[in-house]
Amino acid sequence: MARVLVSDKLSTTAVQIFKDRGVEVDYLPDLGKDKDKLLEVIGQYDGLAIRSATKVTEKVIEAAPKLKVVGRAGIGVDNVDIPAASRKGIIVMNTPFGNSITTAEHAIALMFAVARQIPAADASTQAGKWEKNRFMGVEITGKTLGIIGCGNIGAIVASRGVGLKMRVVAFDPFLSPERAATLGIEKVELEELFRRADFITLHTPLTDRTRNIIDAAAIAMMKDGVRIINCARGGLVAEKDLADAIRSGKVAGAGVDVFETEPATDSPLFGLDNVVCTPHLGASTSEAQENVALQVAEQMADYLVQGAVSNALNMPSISAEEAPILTPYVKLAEILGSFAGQLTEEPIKEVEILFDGSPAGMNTRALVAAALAGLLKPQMQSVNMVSAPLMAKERGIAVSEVRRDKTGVFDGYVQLTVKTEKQSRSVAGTCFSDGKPRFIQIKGINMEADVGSHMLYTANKDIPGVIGELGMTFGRKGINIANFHLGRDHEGGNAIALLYLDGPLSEEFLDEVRALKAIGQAKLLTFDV
Ligand SMILES: NC(=O)c1ccc[n+]([C@@H]2O[C@H](COP(=O)([O-])OP(=O)(O)OC[C@H]3O[C@@H](n4cnc5c(N)ncnc54)[C@H](O)[C@@H]3O)[C@@H](O)[C@H]2O)c1
Ligand SMILES: O=C(O)[C@H](O)COP(=O)(O)O
Repeated sequence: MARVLVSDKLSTTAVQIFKDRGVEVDYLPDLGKDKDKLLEVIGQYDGLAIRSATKVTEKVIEAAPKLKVVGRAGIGVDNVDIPAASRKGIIVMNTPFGNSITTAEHAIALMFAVARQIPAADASTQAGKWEKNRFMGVEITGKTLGIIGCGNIGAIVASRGVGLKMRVVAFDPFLSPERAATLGIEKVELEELFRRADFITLHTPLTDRTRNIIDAAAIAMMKDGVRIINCARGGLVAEKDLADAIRSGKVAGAGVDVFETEPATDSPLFGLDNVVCTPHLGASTSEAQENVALQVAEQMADYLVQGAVSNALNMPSISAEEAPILTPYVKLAEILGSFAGQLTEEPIKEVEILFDGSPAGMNTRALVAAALAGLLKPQMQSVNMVSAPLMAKERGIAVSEVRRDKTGVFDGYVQLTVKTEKQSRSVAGTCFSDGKPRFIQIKGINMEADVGSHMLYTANKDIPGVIGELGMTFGRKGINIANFHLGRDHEGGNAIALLYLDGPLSEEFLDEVRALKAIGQAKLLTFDV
């Protein structure tokens, strides 16, 4: 039974879902904050469900040999070392929509709080001061709202802004003009946004390109009296520069939910007039927490129990409905990769995967990942569909895929071509209606062969006596050949044989086979079937 650790505070709905789906679960919501304890226990788990408090570092991943999936109940995955997870074949998934509305609403709430100084006015009023003249606010109607990052959350903020009669401009390199038009907003360059906006709100992930996107130089371009809201990630705004600008009056106020260091027990922004701070509460509504807990538990259980993948950041999605249709072709792709990988002894430069007929309409990214996993496995035992594309990239292997309509007699087939400095080798296969993979072509030679756990591949000249010689050699040693498949390119040309065996062969016996006059190459292949 798969075992999952929940190491951050999640709705207990998640715990129930794991149990209902037959996954053992340990709910230890404070464990994520205790790095040493996490390192101590993580080795026991197949899955780890987290929010933002647990840091899934390379060290944690190294300490987790059984770990297959990290599920982030939320959006940002900057607390997970995704390359390290990918290298170990661990899927990292998030819940990209469950808390978007809630977070957009928090940004709007902070915008109002800053525009009308609500927290300070509340504190003053409750202190019995009645400072009616101190808290002069600004209207937001008719003001320009500048949105940096117009993805899921940014777009919701945009529509709320439009509803509040604001003029909305957005900077996002990936925002299409059509989408901007649909949202009723204007797509602008960053500097223009800085120049025009009365309120600026950030909704990008934290990346090398977005880090400190608002710093002293950016603030200098802004309108005097601008107000800035950050509900995305600490690190997007240089806190010290913002604090200086608030002190100088250049920036009239800021709403800050996220900090460079969290938990933020100290910040240059603390104690300044008209800075409204919240402790990373963007996603903290009961609705959003139910959504993300339910979603993450379902996604993780789907993967651990059924092999279905959704919302993974390092692996193509495979839906629960798609999994049974795709699975035979995933197996086929892996076997073709494995065939080529076992026969290739020099560095691979290029891999081309051709999908003909039915597999061309499937999730070919998953099939490519499976083929690469099979191909790399002879060199790297731990490689899987998650890590294989990254491993291939790191090894400089160029991967391409071609999809085409059915061309031959098979309903569909997959052909893998592997190129090295010296040669190009291709192998093709299909899946019959029984779901079992079959080889249908090797090195351009047609043949039809079942796939067995142990197979002997031989390349020879198409001359009389080869079958006899091979058969006699096996017979003399009392080794049974379960099935014998042959193919040749033309009469008297190149021929190949695939022998389906009941078990492995000794190196000594293989040397005997290789010594046969008719045999050019003999290699024992093993397949995970
Ligand atoms: N405060 C919270 O509790 C809270 C809650 C949820 C999400 N978040 C954070 O909000 C952020 C946005 O979430 P989302 O769901 O909208 O993500 P998203 O992926 O849907 O949108 C992000 C957008 O940023 C854009 N972008 C990327 N690089 C950019 C750049 N250099 N300049 C401008 N735009 C750029 C992308 O094109 C994309 O449209 C994430 O960082 C997430 O972690 C915070
Ligand atoms: O990226 C997110 O989803 C938010 O930052 C929420 O983080 P949290 O789950 O720790 O509240």
